[in-house]
Amino acid sequence: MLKLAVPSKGRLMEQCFDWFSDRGVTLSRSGSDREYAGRVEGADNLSLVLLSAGEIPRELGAGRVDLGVTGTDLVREKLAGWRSMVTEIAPMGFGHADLVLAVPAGWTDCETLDDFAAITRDFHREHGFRLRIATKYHRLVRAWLSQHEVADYRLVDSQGATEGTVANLTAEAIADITSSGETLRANHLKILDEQPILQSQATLFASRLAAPDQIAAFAHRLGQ
Ligand SMILES: Nc1ncnc2c1ncn2[C@@H]1O[C@H](COP(=O)(O)OP(=O)(O)OP(=O)(O)O)[C@@H](O)[C@H]1O
Ligand SMILES: O=P(O)(O)OC[C@H]1O[C@H](OP(=O)(O)OP(=O)(O)O)[C@H](O)[C@@H]1O
Repeated sequence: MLKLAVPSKGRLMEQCFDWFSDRGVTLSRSGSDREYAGRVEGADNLSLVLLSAGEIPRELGAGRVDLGVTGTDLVREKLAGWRSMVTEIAPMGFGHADLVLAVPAGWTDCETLDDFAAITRDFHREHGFRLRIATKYHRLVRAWLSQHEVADYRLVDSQGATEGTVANLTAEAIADITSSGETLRANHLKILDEQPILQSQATLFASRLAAPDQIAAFAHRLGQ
């Protein structure tokens, strides 16, 4: 029996159900809207669990689920050494979002990462503390900034409504997921003129602890 975890709510869950349905596997929530149990039709030996998208990487890493759908951003952020813990079976073509660094739109002298690096150094000198970047993507942001030799900053944890932290004076910049850009614009923030830190989409992953022959047979069944 293979255990599949999918996001428990919202657009990601709906689009995930549609993706499997297009491949002949019908997934649905069983019971009431509030019950996180699932039903599978069209695939033998497959059971369904509904989990928070953010917790699916950990469950895959521990081998408590064999297959899981979540964003590539969450797998890369939450699983150090993710390549040794999961394999990507299929990018699913939805849940596209970019992880970006954004600064106040009024910072006219800050267009590139080099400008940002200079501003962080000036900020530290002038204020006696490091410029704060609010994010929940600690690992990815640290790695990217270090790769670009930006060191004079401090991360502050923000698990939601991250774009509001600048107006609330708890951070000077943010790093978060964006798709339409509306949340950034509404909060008077702009993206630096750089490639995104990461381009993410919903992806079907398999745990490396799952039985490889069963995973291969299921991937084949889905046409992957
Ligand atoms: N505006 C967006 N457009 C497209 N994808 C998004 C958007 N916001 C978040 N995502 C993606 O959706 C996935 C789940 O995001 P998030 O961690 O915010 O989950 P959530 O909906 O808050 O669920 P939970 O709190 O149950 O974990 C992530 O992979 C993320 O990249
Ligand atoms: O570029 P946009 O289309 O405006 O989308 C970006 C927003 O979507 C996500 O938030 P979500 O609604 O998941 O809430 P969150 O604040 O809890 O992360 C993300 O964290 C951004 O805030």
